[in-house]
Amino acid sequence: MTAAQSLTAPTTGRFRVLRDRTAVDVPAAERAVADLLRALGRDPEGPHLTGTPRRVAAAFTELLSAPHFDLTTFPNDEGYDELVLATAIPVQSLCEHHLLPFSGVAHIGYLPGDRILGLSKLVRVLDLFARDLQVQERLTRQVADWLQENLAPRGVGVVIEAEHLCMSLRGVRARGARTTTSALHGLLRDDGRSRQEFFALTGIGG
Ligand SMILES: Nc1nc2c(ncn2[C@@H]2O[C@H](COP(=O)(O)OP(=O)(O)OP(=O)(O)O)[C@@H](O)[C@H]2O)c(=O)[nH]1
Ligand SMILES: [Zn+2]
Repeated sequence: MTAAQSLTAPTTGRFRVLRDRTAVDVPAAERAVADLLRALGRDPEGPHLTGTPRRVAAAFTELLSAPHFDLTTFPNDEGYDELVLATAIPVQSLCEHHLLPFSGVAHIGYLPGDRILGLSKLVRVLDLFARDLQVQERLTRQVADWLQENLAPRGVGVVIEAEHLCMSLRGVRARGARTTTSALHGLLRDDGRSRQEFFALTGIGG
């Protein structure tokens, strides 16, 4: 069986990924946004702001709601044992300190063991944890830990490079400054050659 066939045919190893997340109380969020506008000296009932509490509550609900998905894995019939790496995956999340976005790219790779993963699932796993109030370090680690636990590969590496609006639009106003974080497991952490290859291919070193 070719790799392409093995990616389209078997559906074994499919399970539904659910995220335990406290439901957003939308009416309470709308009231809170109206209160915030009032506290900021604005009139939420005025002609320009009447829809704003509803829109802001809806926007935060969307940004914080993790999508459910089916995690599809396939037997590694080919015995593929080199790095699988998806680079420059767009990522956006919300900083838990200021509730402002941070965004950039993620590079996610793994060294397959007995199973391989549908490539889009790397993006879905990232999204699962990014739709939360986050710090970049935790987001990076959660994606790496999740892949290690659910796919049991021989190694996992996650790098995120992001710009934080709380650091570029306000405060120190370091516009364009990017923060890089990484989390590694297994051979990508412990084997020098694999680690070096991973960082070289992500373009951040090696
Ligand atoms: N480690 C880490 N820090 C973050 C992240 N996002 C924002 N921060 C930082 O969180 C810190 C919060 O610091 P505080 O001093 O409590 O907040 P602040 O007075 O608004 O800080 P300034 O941004 O320096 O004005 C700031 O230094 C932010 O740059 C992140 O993902 N990881
Ligand atoms: Zn922040």
